[in-house]
Amino acid sequence: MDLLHSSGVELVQYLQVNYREAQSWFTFISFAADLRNTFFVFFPIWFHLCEAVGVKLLWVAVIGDWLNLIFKWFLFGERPYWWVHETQFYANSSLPLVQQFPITCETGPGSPSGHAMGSAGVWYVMVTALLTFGLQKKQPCFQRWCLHVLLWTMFWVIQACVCASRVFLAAHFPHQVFLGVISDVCFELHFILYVQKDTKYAGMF
Ligand SMILES: O=P(O)(O)OC[C@H]1O[C@@H](O)[C@H](O)[C@@H](O)[C@@H]1O
Repeated sequence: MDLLHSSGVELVQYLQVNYREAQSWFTFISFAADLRNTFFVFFPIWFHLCEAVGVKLLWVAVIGDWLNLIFKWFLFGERPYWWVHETQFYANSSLPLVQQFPITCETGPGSPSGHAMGSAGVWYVMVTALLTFGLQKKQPCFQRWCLHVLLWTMFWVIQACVCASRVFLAAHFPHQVFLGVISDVCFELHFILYVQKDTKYAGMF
């Protein structure tokens, strides 16, 4: 685990040294990816545009945050900024210099990342909703393909920015943000394949 953590710290340092000028961008991304913005911004907008999507967003945010908490209780997970100061791994060498930012120090465990998990879930719902609205039956195949490529590229670019932001801020190790995105995509697929189709939950989502 120490090796995984130390290689994660190297990536944190690489980002902090080489992308220092992007600090405000990374801070903004972490601020924007906080689930509070789903409740205060995305939910009201989508509820106004399409009630069903608004309600789905709310469910995904609430269940996603709850799942993240449960995962964190089981997996726990260090956070890079604290780990470099507490580990014995660097006992015989100098401590790597990891910069702290105003939003670096989160109080909970680190694995998996709540920001990565939350933004994956929320953007998954919004992208699939935009696809449903954007795709009409008589549209040429090429246009449909372009819309798919455009929206899914946007989805993965946003996820990459959120992951890079959490690592840059030294709030997470790379494997924690990766786990956050992957676990939420699995949850979404399970939700779509099983929960949503189950008649027991008809009318809830
Ligand atoms: O695990 P991370 O990325 O530091 O995020 C933790 C926080 O992420 C936020 O999005 C949630 O609303 C919080 O409940 C949670 O504590």
